[in-house]
Amino acid sequence: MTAFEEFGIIPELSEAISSLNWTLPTAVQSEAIPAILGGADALIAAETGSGKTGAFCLPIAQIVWERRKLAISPSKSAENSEKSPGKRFELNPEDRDPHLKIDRTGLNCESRIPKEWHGARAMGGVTGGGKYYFEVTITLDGLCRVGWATMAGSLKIGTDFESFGYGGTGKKSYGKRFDDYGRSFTTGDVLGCYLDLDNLKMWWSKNGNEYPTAYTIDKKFRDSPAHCLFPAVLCQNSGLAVNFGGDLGSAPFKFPPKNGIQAVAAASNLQWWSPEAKNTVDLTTPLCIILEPTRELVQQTFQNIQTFASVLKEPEIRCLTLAAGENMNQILRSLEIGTDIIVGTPSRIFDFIQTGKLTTSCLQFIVIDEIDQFLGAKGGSAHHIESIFKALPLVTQDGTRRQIIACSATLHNFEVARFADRHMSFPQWIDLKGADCVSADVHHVVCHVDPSEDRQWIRQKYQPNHLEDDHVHDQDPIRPGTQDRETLSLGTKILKGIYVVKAIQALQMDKAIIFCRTKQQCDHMETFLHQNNLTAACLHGDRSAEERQNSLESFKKGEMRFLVCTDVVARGLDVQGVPFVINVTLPDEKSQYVHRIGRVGRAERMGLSISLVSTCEEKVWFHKCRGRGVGCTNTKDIAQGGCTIWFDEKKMLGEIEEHLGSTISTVDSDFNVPIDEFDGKVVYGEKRKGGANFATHVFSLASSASQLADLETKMQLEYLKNNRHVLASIHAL
Ligand SMILES: Nc1ncnc2c1ncn2[C@@H]1O[C@H](COP(=O)(O)OP(=O)(O)OP(=O)(O)O)[C@@H](O)[C@H]1O
Repeated sequence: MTAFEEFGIIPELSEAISSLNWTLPTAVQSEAIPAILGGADALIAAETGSGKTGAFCLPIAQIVWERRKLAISPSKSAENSEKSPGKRFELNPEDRDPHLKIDRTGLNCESRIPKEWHGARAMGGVTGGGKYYFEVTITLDGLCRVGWATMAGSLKIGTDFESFGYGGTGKKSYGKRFDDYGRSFTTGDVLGCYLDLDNLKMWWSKNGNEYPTAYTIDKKFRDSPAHCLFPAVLCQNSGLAVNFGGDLGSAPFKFPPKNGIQAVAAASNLQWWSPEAKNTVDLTTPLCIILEPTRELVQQTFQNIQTFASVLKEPEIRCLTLAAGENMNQILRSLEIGTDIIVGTPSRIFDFIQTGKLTTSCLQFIVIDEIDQFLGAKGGSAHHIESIFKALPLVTQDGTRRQIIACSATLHNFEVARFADRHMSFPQWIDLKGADCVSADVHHVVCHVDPSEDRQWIRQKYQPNHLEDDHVHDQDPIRPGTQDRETLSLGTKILKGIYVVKAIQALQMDKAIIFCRTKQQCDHMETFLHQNNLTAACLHGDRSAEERQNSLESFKKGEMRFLVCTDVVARGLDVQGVPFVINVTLPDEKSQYVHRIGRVGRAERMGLSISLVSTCEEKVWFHKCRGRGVGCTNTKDIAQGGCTIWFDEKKMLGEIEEHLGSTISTVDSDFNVPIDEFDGKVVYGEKRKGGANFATHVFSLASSASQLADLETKMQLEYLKNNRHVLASIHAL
């Protein structure tokens, strides 16, 4: 049995796992795989390079395959339904407000959205006569109402003449009339909901204390099946656990009803909610969509899932990518034939859903990788994500609950929590550190760039081969040797070029990812590196899909030593064994720093990131113009209607340090990195020598485990020696 099988992965996937040389699951994989296989919605937070992609790709490939297998094998499906113990009486996932979350048991629900009511009815209702009871325990404080409603009634029970409610403020409600009734209730309280169809009465209890009749109900509720009453609940920022009783594995009631009143689930005249034909299994529409922020990540994750899917046979799992720049006809053909897993960007996927080219009726998984980037204010596509969710049916075509998985190395923020409240059901946090943090395999330092101290930029400015600046100073008076703000800003930019080459030489970098702030700066840096006889490829949003692909490939193959890029590849990109990152400018967003430097120190290999931080403010482009910078020469400040801002890197560094809760070490411009301060000698790009890693971990534990076993044996023998009388009495028995 492989280590992955112990976490629930099927042996069929072993071949693919070993082809990647993965011997043990990483920490995040050991937590996430069983959770996803178990059906949980999951929020996966773990450091960059910790194996989050495998943590969702492996279980998804497995579940999608198992479901497809079951669907195409009629004998198995029949066998399954024969074994089914009968319909389960629980809250109905198809008869609820979208934001009322129901868990896997169907007996717990919650809505964490303030100021909005969200309700649900049960799977079955009662009519014709009899006396019925169900119980509700308040699990999460907030507002709630419990009671009964017909199928024609509102889910906001008590607001029409087809539903009845009893609310936490101690009010009963019917036909929008709210009258004092019983006592108020809160977390931990148990409410009993009574319906006597023989005598046409309805009442409630709190913690076993029955209140008087609340309503004498119309006889239509007894005599007309169209007015059959279903148990119903309603929440506002609150949570409930329901117990309908019956013999389908329910826990006993906390306050069992007396006088011949029976559990509603045990009623002999139950009327079940009847879905329209749900039996046709559509084998062409996808079961899973994985959302990625960039084309590069779409490709990377696709390759990951494809590695696992490709070893699964009968049926084969069909994976497809959906990102800009792809062959439309080919995609449409694949969709027509049928697909199981789609990896794409939100804008492209939404476009396909909206134009009816992509059907989502069978969708059982949505994975949102790098979710905080989508939801963030800058360059986010929160509206696409929301639109995708709005376009989805409440449950999948075969009635299965949809699973949502979100992950990132920087998951701890308000927008993600809000998203989880709105769209995820009882999400399980898989969070190994509890805060955004940097992997121990990433060393990161800053080098301050001070053009008033280090004046070599002045000489360089008049040489032909200096790093071309971004031309924001073209209309500024530049007076080298002065402390003018504009002069120092220009000096910083030239000096940074000098420092990049110095760092490459000092640390003998044979490979590095170099982050620049803008596309224009990337182009200039690429040219500058070529001028210094260094091979470099460039990757940013203005390059064509083909150019981007070629740049990445040539960097991966080692044909180009340096990859110069914007934040477009700050996240997720996994190139094995890259030893160095250089941040020519800090990112505009503090969380982006964690992602950028996380391009190194992956899969147990050590990495170093150097950030060049200007001691003075830098004037930089900040295009608000229509063309987003294309042909723009408006170098005025944004406050004066222009397209530039003053970027304070020292302030940003402070924000990053505060976010990470630590001070980042500094190096001088000779780039003498204090390797010895970081746990002894390391070789960047290689595995930490003698350090703990996934494989060595087992061996290091082995000797302690064997010592413990020896101690245990010694202790037991000692005990028996000192307690001979115990042995004697055991023998006597
Ligand atoms: N169980 C494992 N054993 C060894 N290597 C692994 C294992 N799981 C993943 N890896 C490798 O670790 C590297 C990083 O994995 P991955 O790209 O999934 O990281 P991540 O956590 O998603 O990082 P990021 O936050 O930067 O996106 C990859 O090269 C991957 O092949």
